[in-house]
Amino acid sequence: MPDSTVDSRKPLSEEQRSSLFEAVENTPGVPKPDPTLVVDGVSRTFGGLKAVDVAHLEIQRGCITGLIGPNGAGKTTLFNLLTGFDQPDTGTWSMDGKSLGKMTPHQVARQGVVRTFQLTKALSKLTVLDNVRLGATGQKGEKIINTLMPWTWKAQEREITERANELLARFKLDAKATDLAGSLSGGQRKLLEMARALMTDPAVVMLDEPMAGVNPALTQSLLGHIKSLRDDGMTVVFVEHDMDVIRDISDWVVVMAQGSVIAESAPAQLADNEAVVDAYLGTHHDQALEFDENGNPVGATAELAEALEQAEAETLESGGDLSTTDVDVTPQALKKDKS
Ligand SMILES: Nc1ncnc2c1ncn2[C@@H]1O[C@H](COP(=O)(O)OP(=O)(O)OP(=O)(O)O)[C@@H](O)[C@H]1O
Repeated sequence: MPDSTVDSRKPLSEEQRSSLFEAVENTPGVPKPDPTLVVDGVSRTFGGLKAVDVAHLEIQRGCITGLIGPNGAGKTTLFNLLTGFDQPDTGTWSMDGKSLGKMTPHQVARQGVVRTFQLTKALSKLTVLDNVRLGATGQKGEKIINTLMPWTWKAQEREITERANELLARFKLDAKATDLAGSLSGGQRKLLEMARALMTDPAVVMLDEPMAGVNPALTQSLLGHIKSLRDDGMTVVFVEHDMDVIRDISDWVVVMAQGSVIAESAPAQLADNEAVVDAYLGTHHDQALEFDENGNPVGATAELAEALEQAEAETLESGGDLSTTDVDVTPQALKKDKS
C-alpha cells in the first residue's frame, strides 16, 4: 500500500469531473482545482537535445489526463522521470505535496505512482500469475531479518497471490493464470501490465500507449478498463496517439512538443487550438492507421485515404504528375480543400 495518507481515492462523478475543469483556462501549465501531481522546471537533456523541458504542470486528481504530442515530443521521457526510471538535470515534482525526486521506481511506487510501458515488459518465461505477483513492492521476504521468521513472509506471500488472482479476474485473465506470459496476445499483455501495476494499490497510474499494438476487438474492453481505474478513484495519465481514444476517455488533455507543454484543454476544444493543430494534428506521420477485417480503412484512416484520393485526382486534373508531386493531406490543407 502507498505511504500517502491523503484520501485521494474518492471517485468523482462525470458531472463533478466536467465542472472541475469549467473554470480552468486553456493555457500550458494552468493550475488545477485539486492537483495530485505537480511538476516544476523538470528538464532532461540527451547530448545536445533537450528531450524534456516542462516549466509547470499540474495533474488533476481523480481524472483521466491524456498526454499527446508528435513522436519525440518527450512524453515517454517525462513518464520515465516522474516515476524514477530516469533522473532529470533540473526540477522538482511531488504528489500531494510530497517530493518524488531522487527516488527509485520502487520508492515512487510505494508513494502511490506507478507506470506501464509502451513495449510491455511481461517476462515471457514466467506464468501470468507470477508476472502479476512481481508487481508487489516491499515484500517482507525481501528483508534478511524476515528470512529468520518465515511465517511473516509466508502469510504475506499468500496475500500477494490472493491479490494477484483478484486482479487477474478483474482483467479477465484468470483463465490464463498458469499459462506462460509469452503465450498472451499484445492486448492481453497490456492488461497484464495493468494488473501488475495495480498490485501496489496506486493512487496515480501512468499508462504509456496502452492501446498500441492492440487488436481492435480488445480496444473497447481496454478503454473500459482504463475508465474503471478512474471510477475506482485513481488518477490516470496516459499517452495515446489516437485522437478518437483521447476524445472518448480524457477529462483533460495536455499537449507536448519538443519537450515542453505547449497546450492544455478539454478534449472537445483541442481542435480549436492553433498550437495543437500546428504541432500535432497537422502532422499525420505518427497517426496509427486503422483498417477493418476486410482491409478497408476506417475512422480517421478512411478520411485520410479519401482526402488522398481526392487530392491525387485534383493533381492529375490540373495536369500534375503524381510521381513528382507531394500531395498535402495535412488537416490545414484538407480544410482549405473543403472550403
Ligand atoms: N536514452 C536516450 N538517449 C538519447 N536520446 C533519447 C533517449 N531517450 C529519448 N531520447 C530522445 O528524446 C526525445 C524524446 O523522446 P521520447 O521517447 O520521450 O518522445 P515521445 O514523445 O515519447 O515519442 P513517441 O511518441 O515516439 O514515443 C527524442 O528525440 C528521443 O530520440
